[in-house]
Amino acid sequence: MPPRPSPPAQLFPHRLPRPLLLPVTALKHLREQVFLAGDEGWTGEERTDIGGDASVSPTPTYIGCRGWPRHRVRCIAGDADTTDPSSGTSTSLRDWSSPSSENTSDGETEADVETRGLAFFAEMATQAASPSKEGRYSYEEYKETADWLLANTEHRPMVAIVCGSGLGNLADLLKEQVAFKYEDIPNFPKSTVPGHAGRLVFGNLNGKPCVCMQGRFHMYEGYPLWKVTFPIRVFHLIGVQTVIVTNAAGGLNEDYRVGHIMVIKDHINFPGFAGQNPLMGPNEDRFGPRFPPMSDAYDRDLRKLALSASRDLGFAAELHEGVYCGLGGPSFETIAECRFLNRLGADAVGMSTVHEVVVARHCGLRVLGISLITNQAVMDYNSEARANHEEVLKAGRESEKMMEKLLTTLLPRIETNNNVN
Ligand SMILES: O=P(O)(O)O[C@@H]1C[C@H](O)[C@@H](CO)O1
Ligand SMILES: Nc1nc2[nH]cnc2c(=O)[nH]1
Repeated sequence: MPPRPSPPAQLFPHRLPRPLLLPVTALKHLREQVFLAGDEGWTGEERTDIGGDASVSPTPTYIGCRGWPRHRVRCIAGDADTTDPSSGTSTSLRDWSSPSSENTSDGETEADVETRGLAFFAEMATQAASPSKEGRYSYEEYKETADWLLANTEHRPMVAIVCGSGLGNLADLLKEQVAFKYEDIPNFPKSTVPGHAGRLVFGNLNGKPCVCMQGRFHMYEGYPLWKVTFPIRVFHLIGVQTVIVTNAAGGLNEDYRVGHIMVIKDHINFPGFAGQNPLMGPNEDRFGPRFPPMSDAYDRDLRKLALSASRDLGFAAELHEGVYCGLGGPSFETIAECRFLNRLGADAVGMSTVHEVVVARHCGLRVLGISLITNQAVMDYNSEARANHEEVLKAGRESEKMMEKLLTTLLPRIETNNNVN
């Protein structure tokens, strides 16, 4: 029998900081019986017979238990990973794996089983207490991703471009491409929205080293804001200095038409009004201050550059500078909401960007925001128009060339010093 790790005493907290949650699906490969019970009883679905190929729910279901881990853990075994889709963290059960037998008749004593089970819970408790379980990534996790990227490409981008809905092809502009699927990058969330391919593409755009997010993360996908904004801090750690956030947005301003471009002058962070700010929680001083100002969120010089590049390209008639209002989505706005936002001073409305910008400014990145107006917000009760994602993607495709020209012209004009080692 392989030696089993014994649980260091200090790993046992007096009480677990929060309920332990294990996805049932993650346990489906377990070969032996697991009995779990907590002081305060079960939370979530009650299951006491998870094991073998027992019928476990194919959809993620959580079991959990609260309180001091005096659980009856008969055996925890197998070769499965527990992956919490909401946090993206992963706990390997392999370390605690038992021999392949179906029961404890291989010589493993009750005490061995108890020890192994407790060690497992101690590990889970430690994980539960770690920063990434407190609703945020730890600094080390951002760093791990940044170091992984720097080790896997020789590109050292100065500019990061976040591609909005239907604008993912902007990444194709990059020369000498090195691309990574999000699922292959440590700690990276996954894209779930059509029109967001889920690739990080490194390369040079008109001579400027860039990295493109071909697909971003949105609040409405169910991601917490610290996850939505994860890539921004990673960009900062790999030496990026300027972030260009692009998005598809509904035009609220009556002068705006589909295919128009709005250089973002300012934003209204609507979820922020309701306490949904990506900087909520303990401040990570290594990224920035507790109370960052946002009155200079969109860099004045970059805005001027974007406006002059657009004019040079002959886009003056399709060009605006305005206020973007970020909402949670995924439902599009009612007529009353559009009228309300318009009166508030918003020129365009979308479901992204503001969180990325808050985090980018917190860590000192310069920001340029560009909205493509993909639909006109419905403001009239007699209108038959209905906003929909297909029309958003179509408008993106139709204006692709214009956006490409703008970025290609703009990029070489951006002054940057890449001071990463
Ligand atoms: O990622 P962006 O903000 O460009 O995408 C917008 C908002 C929703 O994700 C989608 C609605 O069609 O487009
Ligand atoms: N919230 C919102 N997001 C969009 N993204 C593209 N168009 C729209 C819109 O009309 N409203």
